[in-house]
Amino acid sequence: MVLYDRFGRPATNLRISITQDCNYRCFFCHREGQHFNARLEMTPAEIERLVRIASRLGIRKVKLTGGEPTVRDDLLEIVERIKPYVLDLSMTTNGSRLKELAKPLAKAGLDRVNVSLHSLKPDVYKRITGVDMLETVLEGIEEAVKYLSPVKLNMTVMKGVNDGEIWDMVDFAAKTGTVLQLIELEAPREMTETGFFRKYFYPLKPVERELEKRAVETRERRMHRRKKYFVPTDYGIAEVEVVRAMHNTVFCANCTRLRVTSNGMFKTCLLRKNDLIDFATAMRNGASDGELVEIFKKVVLMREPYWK
Ligand SMILES: Nc1nc2c(ncn2[C@@H]2O[C@H](COP(=O)(O)OP(=O)(O)OP(=O)(O)O)[C@@H](O)[C@H]2O)c(=O)[nH]1
Ligand SMILES: C[S@@+](CC[C@H](N)C(=O)[O-])C[C@H]1O[C@@H](n2cnc3c(N)ncnc32)[C@H](O)[C@@H]1O
Ligand code: SF4
Ligand code: SF4
Repeated sequence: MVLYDRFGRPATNLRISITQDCNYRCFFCHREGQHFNARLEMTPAEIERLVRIASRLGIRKVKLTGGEPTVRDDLLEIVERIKPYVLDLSMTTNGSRLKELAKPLAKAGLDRVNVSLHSLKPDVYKRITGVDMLETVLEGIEEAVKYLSPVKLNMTVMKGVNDGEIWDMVDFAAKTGTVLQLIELEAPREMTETGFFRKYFYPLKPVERELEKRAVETRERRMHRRKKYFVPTDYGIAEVEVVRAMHNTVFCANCTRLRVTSNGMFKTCLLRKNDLIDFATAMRNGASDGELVEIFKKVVLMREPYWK
C-alpha cells in the first residue's frame, strides 16, 4: 500500500530529525525547516512506533537527520529499532563522529550515510561550519566507505565561499569512491530577497550544463527527477548528483518526502511554514494505531509542491 497526495505524488520517503542539537554552527543552516526550539525529543520507542505505522502505509525509505543525529547517545538503539521496518535506512551527518560510529552503526542496521563536506580547505571548512574538524571528518569518511557505502558527500555550494572547489570535490569523490552531491543553497520564497541569500546563492544550472558535457553517462532518479552524472577524472569515474531545489517545479512535482521534526510533528515540506501536525502528543495521549494512521493520512493529503 502506498498513499498519494492530491498532486499524484506517492509518499514513500520519511525524513526524521531526531534532534535539534548540533556540535557545529554552519552559518547557512536551514535546520530542516524546524525554526522553533523544542526541547522534548522523541524517544527511541516513539520513533519506532512512528516508523512501524509509516511502513504499513507505504514508507520504504527513512533518513535520520537533525540537527546532528550523532549527538544523540541512543542513536544505535534508534537504528536497531527501526531497521526491521524499512528497506533503505540512511542518515545525514556532519561526519564529526563517524570514525568511531561507522562500524557500530552498520552493525545496528544503518544501510548508508551522507556526509556533509563543503570544503577540502581547513580554513574554508572552519569559516562555513564554525569548527576546526576537517581532518576528523575525512577520517570518518574513510571509515564510512568501509561500512556504509554508498557514501554521499554533501557539498552546499555558496558564492565566494566554496564555489571554486567544485571540480576538486569531483576529483575527491572519484579518489575516495564516494558520490558527490552538489546542493544549491536553499531558503523559503520570502527569504530569497534578503542580503544573505543574494550574497551567497550560487546557481547550479551552469554547473549541470558542464557536467552534462563532460559526462560519459547521465541518469535520472525518480525522486525529484534529480540528475546523476558519471564524469571521467584522473582518478576514475566520479558520480555526481545535483540537488537544485530553488524555483524548480520539476523537483517539487517529484517529491516523495514527508518530514518529522525532533519533537514529533509531521511537516509536509522543508520550505513551508505553518504545516505542522502533532503526532508525538497524540501518541503520548494514548492514541490507538488506527488513530495514528488517520493522522498520517491527513498529513499526506496536506502535501503540496512548494514551487509550482
Ligand atoms: N527543498 C528540498 N531540499 C531537499 C530535499 N531533499 C534534499 N534536499 C536538500 O538536499 C540536502 C541534502 O539532502 P540529504 O539529507 O543528504 O538527503 P538526500 O540526498 O536528499 O537523500 P538520499 O538521496 O536518499 O540520500 C538537504 O538538506 C536539502 O538541503 C527536498 O525534498 N526538498
Ligand atoms: C540540516 S543538515 C542535518 C544533518 C547534519 N547535521 C549535516 O550537516 O549533515 C542536512 C543537510 O542540509 C544541508 N543544508 C543546511 N542548510 C542548507 C541550506 N540553507 N541550503 C542547502 N543545504 C543546506 C547541510 O549541508 C546538510 O548536508
Ligand atoms: S552540521 Fe548540519 S545541523 Fe549542524 S549547523 Fe551544520 S548543517 Fe546545520
Ligand atoms: S515540495 Fe519541494 S521544497 Fe517542499 S520538500 Fe518537496 S521538493 Fe522540497
